[in-house]
Amino acid sequence: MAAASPVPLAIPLPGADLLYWPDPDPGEDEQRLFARLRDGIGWRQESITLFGKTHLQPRLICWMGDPGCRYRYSGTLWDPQPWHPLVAALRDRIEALSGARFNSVLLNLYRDGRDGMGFHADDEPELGPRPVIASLSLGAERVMHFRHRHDRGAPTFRLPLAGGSLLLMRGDTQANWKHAIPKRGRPTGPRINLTFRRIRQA
Ligand SMILES: O=C(O)CCC(=O)C(=O)O
Ligand SMILES: [Fe+2]
Repeated sequence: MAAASPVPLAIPLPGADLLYWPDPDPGEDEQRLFARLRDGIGWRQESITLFGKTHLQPRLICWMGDPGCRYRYSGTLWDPQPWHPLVAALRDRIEALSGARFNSVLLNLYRDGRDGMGFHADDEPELGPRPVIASLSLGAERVMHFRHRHDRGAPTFRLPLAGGSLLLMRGDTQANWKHAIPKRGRPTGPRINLTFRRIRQA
């Protein structure tokens, strides 16, 4: 994989460990890949309860992975969808590129700029300490914001995630930083993001 850019960029964010491949070559044309995932995945819009009020999440998602890789969300344990062959092929390529192993993936579809994801860290106990998360972005570019969890004075760090790019988050990234995909006002096309993870199974 990645004949186009075998060497990732190290993103200089103190207390984080971020590697970024602008163009890791997902094995097929990005627009075609985007369309196949948009049309071939069983997307669902879930609700979330915040401060006692239930809202629809501002994005569509699909949880996919090995049998038994359950995912806790909003108090519910979700069983994974079986691997879509296209997603399994992407996983294999990203494993080869990153040297990490993944048994599950959260797919997010941001339909336009009104969809987003609030600040959070991917630090669920089932991911274990210092998790490795590989995040592949397709379609419209969106900006990931990083906010320090302990140092309130640290400025927000903004990392544009180009269509076709891969971001690897490792080490203490989740322990020290929260990340978000803010909504945005200007016209924005759809984007699909796949975050590959390794769940520690009971
Ligand atoms: O869409 C993105 O780039 C981020 C997704 C994310 O943070 C997550 O799924 O945990
Ligand atoms: Fe995340």
